[in-house]
Amino acid sequence: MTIPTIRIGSRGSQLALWQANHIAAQLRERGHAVEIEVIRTVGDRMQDPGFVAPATFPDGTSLDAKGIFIKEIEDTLAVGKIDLAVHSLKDLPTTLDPRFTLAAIPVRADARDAFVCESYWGLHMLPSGARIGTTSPRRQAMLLALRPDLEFVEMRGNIDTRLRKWSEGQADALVLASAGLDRIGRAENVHQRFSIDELTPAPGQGALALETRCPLHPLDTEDSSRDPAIYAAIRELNDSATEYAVQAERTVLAVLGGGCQLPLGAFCHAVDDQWHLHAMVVSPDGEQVAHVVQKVPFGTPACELGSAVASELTARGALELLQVQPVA
Ligand SMILES: NCc1[nH]cc(CCC(=O)O)c1CC(=O)O
Repeated sequence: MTIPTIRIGSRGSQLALWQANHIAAQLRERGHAVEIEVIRTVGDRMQDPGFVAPATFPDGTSLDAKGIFIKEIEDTLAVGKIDLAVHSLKDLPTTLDPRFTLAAIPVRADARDAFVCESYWGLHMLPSGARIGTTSPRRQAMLLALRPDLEFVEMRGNIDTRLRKWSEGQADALVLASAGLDRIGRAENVHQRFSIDELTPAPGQGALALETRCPLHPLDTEDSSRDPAIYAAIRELNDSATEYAVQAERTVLAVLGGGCQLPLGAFCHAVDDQWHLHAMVVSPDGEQVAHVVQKVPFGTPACELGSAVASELTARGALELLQVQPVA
């Protein structure tokens, strides 16, 4: 079946464009015509010098309610200027606006976090008090659990911006997602990839989410087959094992009630004929750790596995660990 040109919306960062082009190439291989439209989000504008983020979007939606990299892209999708949004799954909130759907979760790249450092080839080699460039509460808490002497420096911006700040000496080392570094061709900067139980990745890390309009709420156009046809074309890029894994991981996050500011890691993968879901919550000072690994046979629903792991974490005091004590 030939369908109209699929218009992909993407942020303008090097990583986002790599991801959009990667999906465009796979759709073109399947015979579809594809265009990429660059959309600027408030998350991108926050990186401009002097930009002060507003408390809400112009339509009143709070910045926390929607991912800061998501809102303008979904607005463009809703009005039909684009047909597909390519996101890093870990940047997507766990609840999706019912007008949209995740039509496909393609096969996942390396989910692990990576250690970027020139002078020392592993975290354990760093001198006492070394400065790590990361603003992620999850990475900070898990790193402190491994090395309580570490210090952190604010490090925001795209991966390329962070690598530049690090090479200028603003931090001794960086911790970033392997998938991002591999995709933008900076794997040579990676000296160590953390094991899953050392630095458990963020739910969905390394996976892409292909978001389309929900076929139940198609655009009101003359051609009523357009949206269902596009949905079907995108759905072909789905990888069912990745889809299962990220659903289990995101269920843990949803049940514990968190977004990307939660010091929670979750990673699910298939081993022989079982799913293994690893999850870890660490107190912000790194002193207390709740760690769960649950194994279930294939066929167990992903949300059942995710809920069971969330209950187990709760039983081990995860919710108490998450109560951030204000520092005087
Ligand atoms: N939070 C920003 C972000 N969103 C997705 C990635 C990398 C790609 C991925 O994890 O899928 C990154 C950078 C990072 O965490 O180092």
